[in-house]
Amino acid sequence: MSSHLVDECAAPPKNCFRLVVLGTARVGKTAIVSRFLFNQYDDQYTPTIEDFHRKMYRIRGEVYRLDILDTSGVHPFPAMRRLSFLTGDLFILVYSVDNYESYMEVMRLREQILESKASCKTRTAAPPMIIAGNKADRPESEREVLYDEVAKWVSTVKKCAFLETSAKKNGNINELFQTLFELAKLPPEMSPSLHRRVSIGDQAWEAAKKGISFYPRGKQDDNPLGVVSPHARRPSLRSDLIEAEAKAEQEQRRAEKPSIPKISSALSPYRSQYRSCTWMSLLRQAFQGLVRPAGGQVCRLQVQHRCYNAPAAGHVQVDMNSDTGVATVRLNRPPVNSLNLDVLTELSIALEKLETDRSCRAMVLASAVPGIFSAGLDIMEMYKSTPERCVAFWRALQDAWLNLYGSRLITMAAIEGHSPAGGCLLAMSCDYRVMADGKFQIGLNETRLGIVAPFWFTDVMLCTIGHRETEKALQLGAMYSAQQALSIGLVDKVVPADQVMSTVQTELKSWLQIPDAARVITKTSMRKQVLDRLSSQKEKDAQFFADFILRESVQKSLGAYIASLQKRKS
Ligand SMILES: CCCCCCCCCCCCC/C=C/C(=O)SCCNC(=O)CCNC(=O)[C@H](O)C(C)(C)COP(=O)(O)OP(=O)(O)OC[C@H]1O[C@@H](n2cnc3c(N)ncnc32)[C@H](O)[C@@H]1OP(=O)(O)O
Repeated sequence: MSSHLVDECAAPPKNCFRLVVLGTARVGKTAIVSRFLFNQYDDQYTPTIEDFHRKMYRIRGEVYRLDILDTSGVHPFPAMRRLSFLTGDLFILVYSVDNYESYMEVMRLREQILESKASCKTRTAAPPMIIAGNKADRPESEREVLYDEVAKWVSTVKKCAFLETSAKKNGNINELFQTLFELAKLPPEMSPSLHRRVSIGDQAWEAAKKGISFYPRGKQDDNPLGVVSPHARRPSLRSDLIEAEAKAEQEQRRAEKPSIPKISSALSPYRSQYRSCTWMSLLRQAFQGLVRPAGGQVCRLQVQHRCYNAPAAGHVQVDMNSDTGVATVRLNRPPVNSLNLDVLTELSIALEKLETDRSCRAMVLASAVPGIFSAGLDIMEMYKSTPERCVAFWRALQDAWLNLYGSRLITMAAIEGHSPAGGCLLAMSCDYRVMADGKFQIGLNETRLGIVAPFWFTDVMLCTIGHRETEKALQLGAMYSAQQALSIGLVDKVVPADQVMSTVQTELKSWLQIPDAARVITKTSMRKQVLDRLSSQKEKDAQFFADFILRESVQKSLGAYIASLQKRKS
């Protein structure tokens, strides 16, 4: 039976919750989830990238839905991680009693969740959380984290509980969930021991779905049921938004006071603040903490993004060919694909998703806008902005670049149009570049705008065309034709515009013949130093950018440059 039938008895928004399980690798997050859902334990360790599960309940005549996000213990996917903080209603933070560092990570995670929730001004400032000290079955001699130390810390923090657990021995797993559900004021029957686990097709569940009594008269309501949806898939951004709206409306009606505005009306006043503002961009900005709901009131946003066939096509289109393992990622922000916070966040998430898709081996970065690859960073993000927005924007750029430059995939840029500054950075960060011959230009032109290419832009250019050419290119802010770019090694091939894509596909064939592992190790070792240089100072770099770009003299130069762009047009 398919999962959509499970959803036939859809839970009302007020009864839908998302539980996010976080912690470092190998602490037993997946084992806890597996115990909870299936009462199973698997001794084999398989690293999780991100798993999504759904459990439906019928409790006292009402339907409830619990979505569970089992996250990755390693964090090469910062955008996905931030989304998990934002979308979670309740959290389990797992450490292992034999690993002190994993406990430290739990403390950091709690701070990051609170920071993320606070920046979004969501309804729950401190969401319910439980700390699980897992692997409590380990011998005392191996213990690195003392129970009393954690208990003392947890007693000082709000809306947080603590238990030691053993997923292996099924120790305290039921209690873990029961305590969390109590803390979150959810029905206690949602915990494993307080409902009957049934499967899809079970007569009791089918009867419950139809709202008829399977049991002798009056008995059904006394028998809570829980069923795991076998093919649950992460909801799209759009369905999350619709659900969040419905939930907010429902709560407003229930509370019988106008405390929770409809999300659309809460955010409407902010639409005028941004050019080409879509719901997606409003959500992104809310996600980054830059949109405040109306009238000081609060509303909850749940943001989710599915990059494949997402119904709400955004500024980044992903087309995955599962026969070849090649994904085509197209920037789609007319008129010139300038990279704003919105586009960069979407690009990051798309890249992270492809990175985790084991069937994907290569990615072609291209444009859906004719005549343009990308006009680089959106100058309007840097002009007359605020320090907070600048920092958020820069972080999004850093994440997108780290994902692209550090990608395990074969990455090829199909440059079918102009590619200045940030556009050139994206192209240079790929493994191979094919550019259309003709009038199009490519290069890092920052000095012409009165700004300076950041050190990591410079590093990538150095790695691409060498020291001497980079020195000249950067000082002059040089823009090159395709032929000039070819002559200095900035692009690898120049072909007529209508042959760029086919040339990329032909080139890919030879790259795809190389065994992935050997190629990835080679690529990683060659790019590691450059990646590490930024990774080790991301926050400092973001702050430096904000301070620099908001200087009066820099703002003046940017203003003049914007005017010159407009003048050139007229
Ligand atoms: C002590 C110091 C230590 C160092 C400190 C370092 C700290 C860090 C410093 C900051 C570093 C920042 C790095 C910046 C990177 C960038 O990417 S900056 C952006 C650079 N980009 C450009 O300069 C491109 C400008 N655009 C063009 O040249 C042309 O538009 C084009 C791409 C060649 C396309 O031409 P055409 O098709 O003719 O379109 P236009 O008519 O020119 O443009 C259409 C509209 O789009 C607007 N626009 C163009 N580019 C941008 C952009 N990048 N951002 C926002 N908007 C853009 C253009 O103005 C037109 O708008 P309208 O007039 O409203 O239609």
